[in-house]
Amino acid sequence: MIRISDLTKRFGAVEAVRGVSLEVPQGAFLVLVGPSGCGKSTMLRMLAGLEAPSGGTIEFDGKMVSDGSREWTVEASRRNAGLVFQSYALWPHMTVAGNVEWPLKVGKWATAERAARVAEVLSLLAIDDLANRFPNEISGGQQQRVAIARMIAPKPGILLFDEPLSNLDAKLRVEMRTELLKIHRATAATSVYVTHDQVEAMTMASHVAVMNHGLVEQFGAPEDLVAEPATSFVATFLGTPPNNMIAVEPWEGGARLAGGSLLPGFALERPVNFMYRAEDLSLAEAANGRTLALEFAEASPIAGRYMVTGIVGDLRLTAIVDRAPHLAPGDTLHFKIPDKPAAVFATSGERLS
Ligand SMILES: Nc1ncnc2c1ncn2[C@@H]1O[C@H](COP(=O)(O)OP(=O)(O)OP(=O)(O)O)[C@@H](O)[C@H]1O
Repeated sequence: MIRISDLTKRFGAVEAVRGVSLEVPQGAFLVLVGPSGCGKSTMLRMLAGLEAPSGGTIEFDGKMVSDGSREWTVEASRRNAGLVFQSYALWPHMTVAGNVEWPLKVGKWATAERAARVAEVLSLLAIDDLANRFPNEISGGQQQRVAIARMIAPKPGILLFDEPLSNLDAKLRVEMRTELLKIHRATAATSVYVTHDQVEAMTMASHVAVMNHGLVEQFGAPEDLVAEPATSFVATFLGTPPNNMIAVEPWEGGARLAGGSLLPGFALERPVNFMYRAEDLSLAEAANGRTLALEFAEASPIAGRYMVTGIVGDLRLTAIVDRAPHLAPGDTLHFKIPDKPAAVFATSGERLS
């Protein structure tokens, strides 16, 4: 179990993490996801014991491991947590087996137990046949497996991953996602995984925390965040394709896109953001009372359907449709706008309905 309470981290005037509280049960796979600079690596470094918090606390299995009020933290090697970075940081002068054995030597495991554990994790990561090679004799993907084997060898209760797949090619990333989940299950550890890739977050997480500007905007199961985004940031950050968000304002008794074309059929009291899912927008042959005219930008096939994107002003809208329109970039495209948006957000980002 990991409990994070009101955690903050300041670097001089920069508030990298601003009062984050989260709790995940034993065995959870927590993903911290958000854009560059949102504070996710700082969160992970505090969990790893590499940074002391400026305020708030971290507990692992009911035991306090960091307390910001005292600027106190249990050091990295003594908090039952293993960490894997984006760069593999293997010891170049040690073989694969030597690298994996190293933390067991440091932990003073008996020789026979060390050998058995090294064999066990090499087999779990399917790298048994690389045991006697040196890091510069294996591929990047294999090096990452060795780094993971080295992390799990001493059986930490908490596994921490900082963008571990970002140096791998696209195909290998997808394969390694599945592998990592298998390893997570096999170790029965609680994992925390940092990424800026929302697809990785959505496919791997049991629990996901979407971070923005040092805050958690929403925390929950991936399917709940997609079904019911709590803020306009979450609504546009998650999903493939992400949701459409249209800024609208009252205009002559109706509504229009902020500063632009009329949005048919709506009456408004104040400016808001309307969210439409891509699958809720459809193509219309011609303009009518419920359509919006856009400039056609692109269409790409996706799982037997088409993702069609149009532009109006600086707004890009995407619809998922059954047939590709026969249009060239710059041609006019009409999207049929549903009677009701899927959600409405205040201009400050909070959800209104
Ligand atoms: N040691 C430091 N000293 C000063 N500022 C820092 C330090 N570490 C992080 N920051 C600042 O804290 C904020 C959060 O950084 P952090 O690395 O946690 O973000 P991130 O979400 O992991 O970003 P990225 O995905 O780019 O790594 C940023 O504004 C960053 O510049």
